[in-house]
Amino acid sequence: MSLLRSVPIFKLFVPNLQFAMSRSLTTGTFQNTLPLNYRGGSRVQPVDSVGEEKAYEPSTGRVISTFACSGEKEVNEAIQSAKSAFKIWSQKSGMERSRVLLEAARIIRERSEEIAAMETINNGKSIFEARVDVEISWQTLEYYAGHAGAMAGQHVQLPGGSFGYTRREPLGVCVGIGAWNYPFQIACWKAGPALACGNAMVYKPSPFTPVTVVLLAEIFAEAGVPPGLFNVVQGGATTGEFLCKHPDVAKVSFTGSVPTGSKIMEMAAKSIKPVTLELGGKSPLIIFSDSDLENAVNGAMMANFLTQGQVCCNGTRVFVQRDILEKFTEEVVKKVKKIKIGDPLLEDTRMGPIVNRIQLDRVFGFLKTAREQGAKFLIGGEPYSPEDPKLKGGFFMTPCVLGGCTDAMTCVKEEIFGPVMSILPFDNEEEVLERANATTYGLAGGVFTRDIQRAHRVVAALQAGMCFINNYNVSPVELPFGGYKKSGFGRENGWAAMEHYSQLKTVCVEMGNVESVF
Ligand SMILES: NC(=O)c1ccc[n+]([C@@H]2O[C@H](COP(=O)([O-])OP(=O)(O)OC[C@H]3O[C@@H](n4cnc5c(N)ncnc54)[C@H](O)[C@@H]3O)[C@@H](O)[C@H]2O)c1
Ligand SMILES: C[N+](C)(C)CCCC=O
Repeated sequence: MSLLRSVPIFKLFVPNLQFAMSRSLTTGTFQNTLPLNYRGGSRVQPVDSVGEEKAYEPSTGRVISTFACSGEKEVNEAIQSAKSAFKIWSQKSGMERSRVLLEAARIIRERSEEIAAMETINNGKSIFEARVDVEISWQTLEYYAGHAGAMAGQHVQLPGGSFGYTRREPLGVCVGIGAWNYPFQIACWKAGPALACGNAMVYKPSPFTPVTVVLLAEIFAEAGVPPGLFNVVQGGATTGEFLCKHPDVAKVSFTGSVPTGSKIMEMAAKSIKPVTLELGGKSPLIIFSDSDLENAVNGAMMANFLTQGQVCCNGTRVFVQRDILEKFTEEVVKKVKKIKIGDPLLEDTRMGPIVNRIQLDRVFGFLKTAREQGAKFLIGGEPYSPEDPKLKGGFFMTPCVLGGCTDAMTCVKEEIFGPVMSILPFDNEEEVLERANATTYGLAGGVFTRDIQRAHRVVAALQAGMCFINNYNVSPVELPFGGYKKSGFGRENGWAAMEHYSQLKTVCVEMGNVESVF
């Protein structure tokens, strides 16, 4: 199984017609001119605002959009629009909803090059990776189209011919709040199961990446959802708070950092709204000396450098059994040296810029501390200036591998959210498990070994919601994804997400007379 397991290789390398058209989107040229809010079935300017945000093209440092952050009135309009659409959508059969989701998946496939290019321009990830994200996105909608028709309750026989049954019902208007690292994919991970269950959604992307989720809203409309079923509001914390506090919102699904997750939970608690929290991580990747070394090295690369290391489930604490430490490190450094950094819209680029200046400085801050605390810089960790003059203002850095790390170092304890791998030696299974679990996070974890019993024993002992054996960072939509401990709760993907976007009603039916005790 690979990250690209269902992407035919020719699709990734051979330009098709659509791709040829989207090639006109070259780095340094895109300027957004359209409204970025979406409500009632069309793009709209917000009716009120709480300040302004700027969205950047990280590879050039150019502002590509200045937009108003939605105010309380606009948030309310979006929620009312969702409420009206909910009345229609929730009455449709699962099969009817399924057909619309399948059509949306088809349109995403058709527009995939345009969506991927926009994601690359606004987020900075390579076009190669953005295409995979779009692939996962339409697969998500196809997968939940399948589940829409399969939503069902139970029938239970009771004494005297009476019986009971359960109905799985939608929640109502669900709010989705997303992070900036997988803007389009995160929106699909939330909208897929939400809409399949019969809910409506108001979605707020990160203010850093406001552009592609509006394309998703347009696609849903074209596919045939009732106008207002999927709405987009833009902005940061204040707009997010209006959403979380609104009395007509039935659920909040949040992807982001632990501190924000904690605030969301607090706001939702006031009106007893259920929440799904997909939060950060500092995940362990354990490499035993009996591993297939090449696979283990490739696994560590996948665990650390996708999307410039800005991935929640990254295995950034790489524990390597001492007898292969030197060889493993040497091979990793060789691979990192070969990563092609540069214009993310070019076919052979594998690493683009960090999302913005603040995040780049934050990563450098962690690296400064790592140096002060005695970590050894085996490669990278420097600002990078590509030769192309149009990329001079971009937020580039070289991917970094830190050796000589200890568990107490800040770079080993805290989520950096940048291309930084910390390598830590270990001696035996018991010791490494204790160290791997010594974190407040619990999003993911991985193990490389040829010993099948050890592999299962290790993942059973890992305190993490998403575990990988002999691979890392593959994310088939069929498998539930989410965290333990401070990495959150609730699940995205798999059938599990359907349960988080629906509620169970029990109906008890009497077939005889009422036997009153009074
Ligand atoms: N577990 C996962 O699936 C997953 C996926 C991607 C990212 N993440 C995590 O997200 C973090 C990076 O993303 P980020 O910097 O966008 O996180 P963030 O917490 O700063 O912001 C996430 C979202 O929350 C909004 N927000 C901020 N304050 C809010 C408030 N008070 N009320 C309501 N909404 C508010 C932001 O505008 C944004 O849309 C990392 O910690 C990463 O690990 C987790
Ligand atoms: C698709 N990945 C690589 C598993 C990332 C999931 C979203 C986390 O940031």
